[in-house]
Amino acid sequence: MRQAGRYMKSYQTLCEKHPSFRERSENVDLVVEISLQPWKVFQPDGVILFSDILTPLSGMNIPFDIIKGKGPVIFDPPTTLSDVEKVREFIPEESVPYVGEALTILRKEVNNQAAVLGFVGAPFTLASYVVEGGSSKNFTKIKRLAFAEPKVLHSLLQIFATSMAKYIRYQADHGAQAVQIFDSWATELSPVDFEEFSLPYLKQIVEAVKLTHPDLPLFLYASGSGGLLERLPLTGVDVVSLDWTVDMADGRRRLGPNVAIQGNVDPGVLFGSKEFITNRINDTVKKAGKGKHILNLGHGIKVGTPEENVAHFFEVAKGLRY
Ligand SMILES: Cc1c2[nH]c(c1CCC(=O)O)Cc1[nH]c(c(CCC(=O)O)c1C)Cc1[nH]c(c(CCC(=O)O)c1C)Cc1[nH]c(c(C)c1CCC(=O)O)C2
Repeated sequence: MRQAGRYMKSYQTLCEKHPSFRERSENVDLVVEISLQPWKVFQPDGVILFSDILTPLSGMNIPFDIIKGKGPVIFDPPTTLSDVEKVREFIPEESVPYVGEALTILRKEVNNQAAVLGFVGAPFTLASYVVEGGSSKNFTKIKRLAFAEPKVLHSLLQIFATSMAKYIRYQADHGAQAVQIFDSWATELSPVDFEEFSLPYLKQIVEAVKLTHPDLPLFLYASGSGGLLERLPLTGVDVVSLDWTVDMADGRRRLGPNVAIQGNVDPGVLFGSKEFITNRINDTVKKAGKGKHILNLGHGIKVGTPEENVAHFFEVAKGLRY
């Protein structure tokens, strides 16, 4: 689940002093402070690096910003082969040294009381933001590229795949103990197109990382993943993160007993009563079956969620015995 963020008063206060998202996510001290905010209050089992899937873009020669009230903006979206040729392969140690430094500090601060978690964007999801110029409702630009000029999209996807494999290794080498790949928009694709524009690149990333970091657990999240569920483990990831639109019992049945599943309580449930939250947690855990389940929300915590309900989620979760 997204931990830090606007539902926390301490984060809102910090945002008043540091209104720029780029600053908050690129200054080592701020990254460490924000990453630790939820940990200090709720003591979860994992501490997520405060960053964004788009953070690598400026180092790849794709200028961007994340603007309050508007979300991500890509200033000069690449659409032609010559634009794509200007995209540089990512060199994390040169472009985002603050990420490595922050992860190393987080490991020390957390002192093995929780796992430090890294993340990256999947090639198709990154390409969607980049080609659309930001968030999108209809995904017309990325689909035009996919279906009218597939070679151009494939070369962009390849740069992202090579770059994100390197970025996962970099995060692991600096302290991340597990890394989640977010393919948030993969489910905008028909399964047959997922097999062409996402799956091969995810496989490539997983294979490349497993060669050098065979013990690093890799997670994969896609929003609204019901239509793609059986295809997600084909990437080779260790854990599939399930969103709440799939019933956990169906998810377990469709993925089989050997795939580890993370999820999948609807973040909206945290607006309900404490009793409602408890019941939903118990229902999810029961449906997940014995073992190979990491209890989590099915997506990030929503703005306006009462912090005491988040605390309740963690209290109930910690009291569970599988
Ligand atoms: C698609 C995506 C993005 N970013 C991310 C995804 C994949 C997860 C998903 O499917 O939601 C991942 C992400 N982004 C952020 C985290 C933080 C880590 C954590 O504390 O959990 C994580 C894990 C910080 C952030 N990244 C962003 C925020 C909210 C803006 C802010 O705090 O100023 C946070 C906390 C901004 C962002 N970043 C992105 C969008 C679409 C937005 C705008 C969303 C909004 O305005 O609600 C791109």
